[in-house]
Amino acid sequence: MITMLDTILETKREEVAARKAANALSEIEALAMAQTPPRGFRAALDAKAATGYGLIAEIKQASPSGGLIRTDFDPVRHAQDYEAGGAACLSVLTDLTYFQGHESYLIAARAAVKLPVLRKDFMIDPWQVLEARAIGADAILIIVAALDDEQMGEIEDAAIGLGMDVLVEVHDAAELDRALALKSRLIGVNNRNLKDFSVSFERTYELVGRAPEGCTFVAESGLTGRADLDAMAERGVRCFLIGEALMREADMVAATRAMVG
Ligand SMILES: O=P(O)(O)OC[C@@H](O)[C@@H](O)c1c[nH]c2ccccc12
Repeated sequence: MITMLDTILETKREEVAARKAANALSEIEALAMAQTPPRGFRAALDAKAATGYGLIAEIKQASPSGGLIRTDFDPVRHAQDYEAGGAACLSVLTDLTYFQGHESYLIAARAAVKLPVLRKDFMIDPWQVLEARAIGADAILIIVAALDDEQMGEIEDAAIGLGMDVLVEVHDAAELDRALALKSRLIGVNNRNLKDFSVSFERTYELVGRAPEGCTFVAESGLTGRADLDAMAERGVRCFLIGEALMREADMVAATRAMVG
């Protein structure tokens, strides 16, 4: 069965090949070196989670599961609203084909706030990590289901070499074991099934108990309100990645504050 993730990765391979052909490595390196230093992504999340909830607030215009989420899309305003509402970090979609994202959204959002920013995209090549740093990203995502162990290691090492944090995304216990063979101790559990888009918080509940001491554990996807977060907190989860539920709100400051304030 060909899954949505397979389809996305196929497109991503073509896209990355084209980008690599169009951009000289030396130029991307120069841009990366000229960037302001990475803002500590995991540290910001941990700091908020120590006394409340650590929120990674996502700037997302559209998604395969949600369609077009917001018509008055404005990454700068959304970034400022998330910061004002008490988010610890931002996540900005940069995939164009499936999420209507763009690198320019990340650049603009990061320049407008002090929060660390995750480049939310499908990493298949260490080259994309350098590109992420060149546009200012402070952290990248590794989706365990998308990569073999060697690829994950190379991508993670590229990020560590640039001083960036890595959010490692898993769906099940086998993927969690593979994630824990990496160096990063920032683990996200995606509650959304990438095959049929169904959401189950049981994924998080099952895996939180398996995460060793010293991990920052993030529940991702399908969280719609404060009650979801409080239920998760009862099981020991204090960090959350939320996009759609906040992006659909007219008043995103109030919505963010209601979620984590
Ligand atoms: O919008 P939601 O349901 O709050 O989910 C946010 C985030 O978890 C989701 O966008 C996501 C999780 N992992 C991903 C990987 C790629 C693209 C997107 C994602």
